[in-house]
Amino acid sequence: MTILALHDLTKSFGRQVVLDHLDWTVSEPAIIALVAPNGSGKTTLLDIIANLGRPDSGSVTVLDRPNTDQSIYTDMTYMQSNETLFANMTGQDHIDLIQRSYGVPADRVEATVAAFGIGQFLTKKVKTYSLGMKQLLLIVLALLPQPQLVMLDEPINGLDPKAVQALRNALLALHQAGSTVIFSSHDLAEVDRLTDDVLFLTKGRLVAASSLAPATTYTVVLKDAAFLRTILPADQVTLLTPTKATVALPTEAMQALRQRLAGTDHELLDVTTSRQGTEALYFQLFGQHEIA
Ligand SMILES: Nc1ncnc2c1ncn2[C@@H]1O[C@H](COP(=O)(O)OP(=O)(O)OP(=O)(O)O)[C@@H](O)[C@H]1O
Repeated sequence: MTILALHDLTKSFGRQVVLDHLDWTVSEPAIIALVAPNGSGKTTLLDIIANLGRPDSGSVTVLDRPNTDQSIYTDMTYMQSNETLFANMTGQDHIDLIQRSYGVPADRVEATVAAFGIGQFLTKKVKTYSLGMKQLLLIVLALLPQPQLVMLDEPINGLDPKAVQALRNALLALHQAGSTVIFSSHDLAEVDRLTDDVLFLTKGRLVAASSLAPATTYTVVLKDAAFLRTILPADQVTLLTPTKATVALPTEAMQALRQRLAGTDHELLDVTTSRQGTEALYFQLFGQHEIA
């Protein structure tokens, strides 16, 4: 089954091109983070996938159906901004609505409400909620139906560390049960905790973080770490201590380096790998202070 297929999507607002012949396919359940600077089009893209916004051209398939087919909402939920909540209704009213519409079992409602610790304010009207309380309610509403595809627009915004942990656990559990999660976020440390599957929206197209990081960062230990600077380009070597450095190299080049130094005074005594973090890739792609 194709979970999501985006084909040749374009969208402009006036002269601003937000989506530019964008193609993407998701065919395996995954937790996917959508990352880009403010105003790049993340919400526009999620809205279009959910058929709440129209592309200028192109098509979207959700769970093997065109997204114009209303039946996709049985299997897909979308957490938008808190403006979608009803100010004069209580949290419980919102939950009842979702429970009835999706036939959510009572024990799942109870467990989800408990996991996110929102029980104590459900009897209050939403207009009295703080930003974090609204976020928690929105998250619970999106996750309750246990959809095959859930899209969350900036779910981490305004959450305290305990709530972030509850969200992380809930998303991992959903994924383990076979669902796909797509969420946008500016919290790149949290993104790295949740998933390796990061998509950058840049110049109207999606680029996988994995395609940007052909080099792996290795931490190496040797007698004289500065020696590495004499045999490798300077920008590939960062000295950490006199005997420790990080080296960014493709895997084969690292193997060749190890062989070359084996048995010499500069033998690599220890080598550990670490993948390049999303923040480093973000700055590589978008530079500093750039607004798309
Ligand atoms: N209805 C609209 N009319 C005109 N311009 C719009 C409209 N909706 C979005 N835009 C513009 O499209 C661009 C993308 O907006 P969008 O909200 O999708 O970005 P985003 O990546 O979600 O941003 P953020 O991270 O700040 O939430 C912005 O420049 C925004 O001003």
